[in-house]
Amino acid sequence: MVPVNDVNDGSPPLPRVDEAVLAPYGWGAWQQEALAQLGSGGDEVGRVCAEHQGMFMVRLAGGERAAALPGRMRRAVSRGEAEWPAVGDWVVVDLPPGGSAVIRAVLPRSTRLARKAAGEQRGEQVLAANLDVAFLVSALGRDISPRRLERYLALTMEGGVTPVVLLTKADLHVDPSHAVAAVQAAAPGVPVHLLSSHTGQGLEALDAYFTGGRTGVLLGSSGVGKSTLLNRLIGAEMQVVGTLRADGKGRHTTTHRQLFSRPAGGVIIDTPGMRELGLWDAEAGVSGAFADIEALAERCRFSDCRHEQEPGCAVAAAVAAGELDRGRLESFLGLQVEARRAAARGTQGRGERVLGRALLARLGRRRR
Ligand SMILES: Nc1nc2c(ncn2[C@@H]2O[C@H](COP(=O)(O)OP(=O)(O)OP(=O)(O)O)[C@@H](O)[C@H]2O)c(=O)[nH]1
Ligand SMILES: [Zn+2]
Repeated sequence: MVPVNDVNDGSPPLPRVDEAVLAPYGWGAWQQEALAQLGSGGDEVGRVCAEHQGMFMVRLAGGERAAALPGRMRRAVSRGEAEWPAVGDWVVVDLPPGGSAVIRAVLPRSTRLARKAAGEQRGEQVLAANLDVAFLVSALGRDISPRRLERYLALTMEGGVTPVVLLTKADLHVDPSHAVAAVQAAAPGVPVHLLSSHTGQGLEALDAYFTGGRTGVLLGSSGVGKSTLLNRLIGAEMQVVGTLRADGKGRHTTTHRQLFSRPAGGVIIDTPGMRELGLWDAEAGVSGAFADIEALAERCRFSDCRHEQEPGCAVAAAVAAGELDRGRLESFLGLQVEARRAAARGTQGRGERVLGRALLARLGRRRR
């Protein structure tokens, strides 16, 4: 246990942090500083491993414990002054003797993955927080979709998370070179790994992404093999693996996000296959995912060129010369419009995020 502040400067004592328990869950110097900056009181710090119907499973010194979000926090969330906890968040909990645990505060996030809320809901939905690496998982074969990959990339880069592409089921494919080339064209400069969770091919290379207690998240459509891979990565049968039906759709599918500590080091979050992955306030992410087109655009005659019919458009020239795929350009323009529309609708909780970013800027250099 780390002792509470020894200097009595009037600020509330820091909550307990059991480093022996939390370090394997990713706790480090950065988080310690973020906690000190938050200056919130409370009993103990833990990491959110899952959410079930509004209750949060939090890893604490004594094990995983269900914690509720009190009305005060819910109201702060609706006013945009606090974040709704997400899997991967570091939270301060109150543990009243004999009572149930409640979440008192959410630590500022180092990174986040957010999408436009699906279905009827409005605004954004944070899928997971405090991630170092996002594994964008596709199965070799029909699942490979450059356009979907570009969307995942924009979302990942917007949240400050490093993307890595994983192509699964390599045991079923004799020559994956076309798939790899298509992926590299859609995700220039992003590492690509060929894997088989059945034969173990390529799995060892992934250990490097988890050094220093780093957190990775698995993202991809249903049935690409995320749960099977997760079980390989944590060396246990923690997620039920889907049985493919004749129509190619998964049957027992992952239904919730969950965080696991790996015995070999690092932390991994599994997410259910997502049907809707709308962009929310992700203009910077779109620019990052299409850095090649952004670089071309700097040579367009007009600085506000939309790359449609304008004279002197360097982007259109690259398409005409066969140097840039028209599908990729259309994807870029479409995602840009989508992100701008979402941004124009305004974001909830922006104040909190800006605050988080200011703190991040201060802590920036200490981040591993
Ligand atoms: N041949 C082969 N099959 C695999 C591999 N990985 C997974 N599968 C199979 O693919 C099917 C789907 O795997 P899952 O791990 O459930 O896929 P998922 O991405 O977790 O799917 P959701 O839980 O629906 O999100 C299962 O039948 C697995 O056995 C692999 O490396 N090779
Ligand atoms: Zn142009």
